Amino acid sequence: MQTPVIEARGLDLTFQTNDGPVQALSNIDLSIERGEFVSFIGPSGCGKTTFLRCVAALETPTGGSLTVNGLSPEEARQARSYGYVFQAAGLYPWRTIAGNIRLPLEIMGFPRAEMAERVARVLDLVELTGFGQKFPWQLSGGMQQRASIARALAFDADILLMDEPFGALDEIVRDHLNEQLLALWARTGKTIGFVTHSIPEAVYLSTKIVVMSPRPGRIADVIDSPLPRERPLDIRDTPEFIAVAHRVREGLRAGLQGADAA
Ligand SMILES: Nc1ncnc2c1ncn2[C@@H]1O[C@H](COP(=O)(O)OP(=O)(O)OP(=O)(O)O)[C@@H](O)[C@H]1O
Repeated sequence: MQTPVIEARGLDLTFQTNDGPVQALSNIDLSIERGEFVSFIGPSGCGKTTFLRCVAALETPTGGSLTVNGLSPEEARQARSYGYVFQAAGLYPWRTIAGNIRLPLEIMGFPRAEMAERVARVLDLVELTGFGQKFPWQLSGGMQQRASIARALAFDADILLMDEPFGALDEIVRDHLNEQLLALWARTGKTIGFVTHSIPEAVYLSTKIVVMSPRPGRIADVIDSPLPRERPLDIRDTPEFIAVAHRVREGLRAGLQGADAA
């Protein structure tokens, strides 16, 4: 068997705050295999972002173990194992789209010709060919978010971590981006960790859905999706899709009841 791309065992994280300790993650056990699309869903404050940030070595767990490509998160960060896409596109307004995508490559010291070639390739992947010389304000919100995905893809990491990338967009744009993201995932074979508040989005995109519950953040359910990888948007009307959505909803409800009882 291959080493899991991301493996958490008994992962805990307690923040020390002025109001006392806040346990953000408690005893998280999770294995993510190569090429999976894994969504994290749960109520606000259940630790979804904190988990992604641990994977990205932006937070340090206080207990348990976590490996990324068999390495510590810090080693994986140094090996540029992942790209990270945030909720806000976070593009620099004074740089063109190509200039924004090139920025991490410039920091890493890539040669000029290779940067140009990589920028052209990722613009094509997110269907923004021809927009490289535009500035962020000249693009719609959905296009800006695609540009930020292109930036995360530019150094060709095999893991893509996405923290509610489409949360601020309207539903029609979001549907379109979801379709494009699935197509991109199919073409690149990347492993994707995706945070969302939307049940339909989680079910539509994922091969695995991690349902989390709050106070402290625990895993309430892990659902391996029975849906085929080829997913037209109208798959959302099928009984199989509705059954998975139902199970996610049940997991969320059970998690909330458990937290109330705690
Ligand atoms: N740096 C920090 N210091 C103290 N507490 C923190 C810190 N970061 C997160 N927390 C707390 O940890 C818990 C989990 O936060 P996290 O942002 O991971 O939740 P989330 O599930 O991503 O929420 P949302 O859906 O609202 O983004 C929350 O109670 C939050 O207040």
